[in-house]
Amino acid sequence: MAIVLGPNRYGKAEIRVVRVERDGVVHRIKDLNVSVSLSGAMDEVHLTGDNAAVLTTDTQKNTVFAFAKKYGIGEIEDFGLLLARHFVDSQPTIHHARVEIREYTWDRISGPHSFIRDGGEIRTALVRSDGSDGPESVVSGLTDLVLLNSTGSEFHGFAEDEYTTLAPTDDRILATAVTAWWRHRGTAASWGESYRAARAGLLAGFAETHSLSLQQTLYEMGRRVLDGQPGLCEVRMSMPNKHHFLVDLEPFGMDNDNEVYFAADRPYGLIEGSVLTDDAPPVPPHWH
Ligand SMILES: O=c1[nH]c(=O)c2[nH]c(=O)[nH]c2[nH]1
Repeated sequence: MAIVLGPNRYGKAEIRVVRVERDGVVHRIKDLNVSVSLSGAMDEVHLTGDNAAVLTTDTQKNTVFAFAKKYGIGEIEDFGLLLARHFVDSQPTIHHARVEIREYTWDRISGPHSFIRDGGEIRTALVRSDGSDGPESVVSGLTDLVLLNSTGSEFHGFAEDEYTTLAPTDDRILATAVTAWWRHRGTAASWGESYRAARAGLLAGFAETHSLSLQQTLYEMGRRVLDGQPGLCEVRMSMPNKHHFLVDLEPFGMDNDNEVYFAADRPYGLIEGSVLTDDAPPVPPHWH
């Protein structure tokens, strides 16, 4: 039996870069968290400690800051592509780059240079590149999109065994914090427009589905993101079931007709799934 090196990657995680764009006295803020991960001809560094093939994670971090200055930061998908292609195209030992970006949004308070950070969801992008001439993929998304339906949700007819205590319900609160990723077919798109359409699809799917389970709602949300966006081929979602339990008020001589709930934070159900078109191209195995 021989022992061999398996798949590996390395990079600088969570590079926090803030770029202020100045239009006279009026400022705009771009605030990102960028994680770079590279792989390629890295046998030597692992097996013998020879670092000749290693573009250091420090250099990767510096590149993110330099590119923010040199090219500005527009749509995060474009910024990710620029970085990923640069690492693979400029370094013969780097064969694959993965750049993941989270974007925090700042709203204007008043005046030209005062901002309040939007406490809501975070826009995300994940770019993979095997170089400008090789396979590439752009996946856009969001996380922490917190949603709640105060009715219109049932859950019954589930399998039961000797450990089942959950009561079936035909009216419950359905709440979740959506993490969603949608895969583009190409690497050129109106990223902002596509983001707004996908987000609207998620919201419509959640609000307009009379839910028999969070799984069913997840599928409806994914279906609506893909419907009408031919540039997309897959949506992946991860949705915690943020349970709201009716409080028993009988000891206090009060009924509780779906009015007072205990919002539990854990444990939570975690419902995850993917919705895709039947012609979605496969993801290269080394990108998983
Ligand atoms: O929508 C739901 N799906 C489940 O799989 C599940 N399991 C559970 O206990 N509650 C729920 N709700």
